Amino acid sequence: MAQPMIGVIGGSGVYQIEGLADAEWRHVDTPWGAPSDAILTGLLDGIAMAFLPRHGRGHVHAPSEVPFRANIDALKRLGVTDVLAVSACGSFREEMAPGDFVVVDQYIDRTFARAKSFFGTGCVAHVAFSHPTCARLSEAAAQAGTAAGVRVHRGGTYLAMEGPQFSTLAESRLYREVWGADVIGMTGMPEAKLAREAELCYASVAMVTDYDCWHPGHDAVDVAAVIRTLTQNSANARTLVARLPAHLGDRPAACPCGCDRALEHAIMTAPNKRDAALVARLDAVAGRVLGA
Ligand SMILES: CSC[C@H]1O[C@H](OP(=O)(O)O)[C@H](O)[C@@H]1O
Ligand SMILES: Nc1ncnc2[nH]cnc12
Repeated sequence: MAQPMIGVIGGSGVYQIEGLADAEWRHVDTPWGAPSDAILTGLLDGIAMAFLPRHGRGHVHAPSEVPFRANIDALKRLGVTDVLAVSACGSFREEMAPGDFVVVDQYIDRTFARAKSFFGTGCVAHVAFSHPTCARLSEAAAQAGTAAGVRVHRGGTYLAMEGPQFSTLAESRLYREVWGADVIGMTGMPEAKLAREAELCYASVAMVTDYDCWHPGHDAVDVAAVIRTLTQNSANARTLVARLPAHLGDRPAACPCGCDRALEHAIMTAPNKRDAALVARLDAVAGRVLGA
């Protein structure tokens, strides 16, 4: 049995969490630059927590400019084992209504202007990604959401768009009717990919704020509509986080899904061909397998 350390990445509307003992905002430097903000660390019911607001306090980073690699590296560097990502999203399903939470289990990645890997020339790696989220952490998040009084949908496909503009009607219909996506947002990727590369368990709670623009009975999404739902969603997300430690339970140290061993057979570059500078940058993310 092992104690986890939980990293919470707060999305739009979630810029802090309450109730941490020994709370401290810590600045963490990474070889990938500065994270979105300082990271709030402390203990919640005896469980170590680290909270990072994805857009920074005051919402300063646009989705395309979020320093995703630095964020994941910084959490790993602090000792985080499990990342709970909290995000606002639009819904493509009538039954996934504003105010509901969707525990995402699949993605369609339509982003194109972001660095998506820690690896590259000089150290090439290909992690498995057919099941992009951690089933163990997702289940705990779903239980904590239900305990917080929220309607929780277990499973859903998140379409990650580049943004920052919202979708056209044609795009919204394509994603919903042809591609079968359930929710849409601008930040789920490459965050989930990078968490897998860093051997972190990752679960995503997408909080529905709107019906994007496909729904004939609702106005097309705009920021005002998002904000109307965001305040309640954000309070519910903070309650979910407060309930999370109670739902982690006694757990085996090794992740049953293998998230914590994702790099075991992933690195292709021969040891004598590896780029020393890149290997050094990978100290936190891949030090376990690179011996960096
Ligand atoms: C304010 S609406 C668009 C904005 O909100 C979502 O952010 P996050 O995923 O960090 O909660 C969405 O992805 C966009 O970045
Ligand atoms: N409809 C939508 N599209 C993209 N990101 C969102 N975040 C919240 N609602 C959204």
